[in-house]
Amino acid sequence: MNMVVNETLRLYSPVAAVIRKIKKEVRLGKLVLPANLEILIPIIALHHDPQLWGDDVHLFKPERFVEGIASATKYNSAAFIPFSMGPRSCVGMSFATTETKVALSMILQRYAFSLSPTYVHAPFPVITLQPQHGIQVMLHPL
Ligand code: HEM
Repeated sequence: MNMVVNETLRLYSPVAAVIRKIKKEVRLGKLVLPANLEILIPIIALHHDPQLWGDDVHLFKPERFVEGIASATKYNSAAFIPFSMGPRSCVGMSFATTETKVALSMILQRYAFSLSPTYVHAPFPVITLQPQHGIQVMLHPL
């Protein structure tokens, strides 16, 4: 289930980007970033970068994470950051992932489910990424 949650967070990162302010001038590769500059870190672009994830980057493949996040990202800690990184990363990370797994487990104990034919795939950012037309599923009691 960890693999499914991680792959969902990779492809459909709820927070598309974070903004950070440069405290003091810093060199980043060929760039010199001056103090007070605000930069946008495009989480969702990192998660969709074929150079980081391979040519199948747009496919939902939970097995990428079979050996954990470090291995899936080839030890590039900035390649997978759905909860941002560093001292201001998400304090709710463990709560959110645990709650997701508890909810999914409760559903899977009682139902099998499949997507409704009426579902239209349209991820849409409204502060966080959301399914624009909802997610219609068909529940089949076990
Ligand atoms: C899948 C669910 C979630 C995702 C993807 C997520 C993602 C993030 C990200 C990317 C940030 C950094 C924002 C920034 O620096 O601009 C953040 C910060 C934060 N998140 Fe979450 N979050 C999630 C759920 C939660 C939950 C459930 C809580 C509380 C129970 C929470 C509380 C916070 C707080 C308080 C911060 C600010 C931390 C700080 O600035 O020091 N988050 N989250």
